[in-house]
Amino acid sequence: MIGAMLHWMTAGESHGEALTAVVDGVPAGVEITSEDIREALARRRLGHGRGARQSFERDELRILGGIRHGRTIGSPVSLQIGNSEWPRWSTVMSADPVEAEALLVDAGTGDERELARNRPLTRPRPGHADLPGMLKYDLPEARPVLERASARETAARVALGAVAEALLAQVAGIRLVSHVVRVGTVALPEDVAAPQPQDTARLDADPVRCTDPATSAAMVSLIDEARKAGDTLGGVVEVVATGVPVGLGSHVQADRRLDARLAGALMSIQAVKGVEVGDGFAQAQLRGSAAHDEILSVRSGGVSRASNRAGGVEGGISNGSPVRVRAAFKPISTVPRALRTVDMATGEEATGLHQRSDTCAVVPGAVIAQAMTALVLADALTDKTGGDSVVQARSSLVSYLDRVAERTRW
Ligand SMILES: Cc1cc2nc3c(=O)[nH]c(=O)nc-3n(C[C@H](O)[C@H](O)[C@H](O)COP(=O)(O)O)c2cc1C
Ligand SMILES: C=C(O[C@@H]1CC(C(=O)O)=C[C@@H](OP(=O)(O)O)[C@H]1O)C(=O)O
Repeated sequence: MIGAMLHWMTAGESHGEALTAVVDGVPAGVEITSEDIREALARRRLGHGRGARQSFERDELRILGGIRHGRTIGSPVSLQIGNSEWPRWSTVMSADPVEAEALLVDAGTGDERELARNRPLTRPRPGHADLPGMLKYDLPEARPVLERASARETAARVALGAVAEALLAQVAGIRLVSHVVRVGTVALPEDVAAPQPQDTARLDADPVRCTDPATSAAMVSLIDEARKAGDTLGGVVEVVATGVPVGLGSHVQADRRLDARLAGALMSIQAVKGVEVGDGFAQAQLRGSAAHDEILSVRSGGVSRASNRAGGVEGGISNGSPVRVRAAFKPISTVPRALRTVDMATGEEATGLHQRSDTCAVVPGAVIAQAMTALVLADALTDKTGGDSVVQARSSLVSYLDRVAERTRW
């Protein structure tokens, strides 16, 4: 994974017994409870446009290591997110071999869907990992591919993101917020101010995590229309991090550039196909005289800028302005009005497999993008401060910022 100080990884399948997540390198003394992580997991489940699965499946969090009495202890933080639906999938997803006949029974429910989940999935969906995954891993059907490609894995990332957010807040006072700026053709008007971290509860309460009520209503209608038409939608999310000190990341090496690390992390989210730092794409149309953030004053460590088009990063280094990034999600690839494909069992023309799906996953996408941004910033922060404990990391940051202030006292 891109990063230097924090190493993290997830494992587990979409319909497996549990996801697991481990992050190593978290300093001791970060205050975090299972309630904080549960809150983040619940936030990822919000949003208009999700399929039925969100309504019945539950994330069952357990903290297995690295936290004691509500504080990290410096050892790897190990989290497990059990899937409440596991009993219904324990045969299909059994780790040990099962009799072929076991896959042909419907677990006694008489439910046609029970049988459907056991059938080999041989009609790969255009846009999903099905076909390249089957060919790469030499698999006769898509189940083993889609189980891991599925964005259920992002529950594990969001849980890790909660740990990263606690670290950021407690070492440096950095806070994050995420919101939806586009669903399909409906975009948040450019003159609407970006939300602040203290707006999180209000955004949680909005069905599409949008800061403007009129735009939110139009987004909801568009999602409903798409669902009725048997179609799906994508969109764009934005994450803003405030309180980021100048000096995270570096210009000196490609893989240390903060913008590159943010872009890689956001692009790693399922269905993200575009990333923007600050005004990224819009800046390409401007002249230099209109594109940059003029420096109005630098005094005692405080920098005043005329704007923040750069999104808080210059030369791969945070510049003290809020970090602002966007990610573009393509429309969900399991389109109910299924697309043309080939049945990999016969070579015949077919339509893509479809059992159920989300219509639009941009709302959880915003929460996931926030978690990824937090992980990158926490990595860059601990890289800058070092320190095995929050107290050490904080005092290293304070002494560095004192020096910055000293250098800029005129
Ligand atoms: C929160 C979330 C939910 C998603 N739900 C679905 C879904 O229900 N059906 C689907 O086909 N893809 C869904 N996706 C997208 C796929 O996971 C993704 O397109 C697939 O793994 C292929 O990867 P790629 O799009 O990054 O190339 C979802 C993505 C996210 C972030
Ligand atoms: C389970 C989650 O998202 C899933 C992500 C996903 C995909 O293909 O990415 C497909 C859907 O699952 P299924 O195809 O089994 O209905 C989503 O529900 C989740 O986010 O918790």
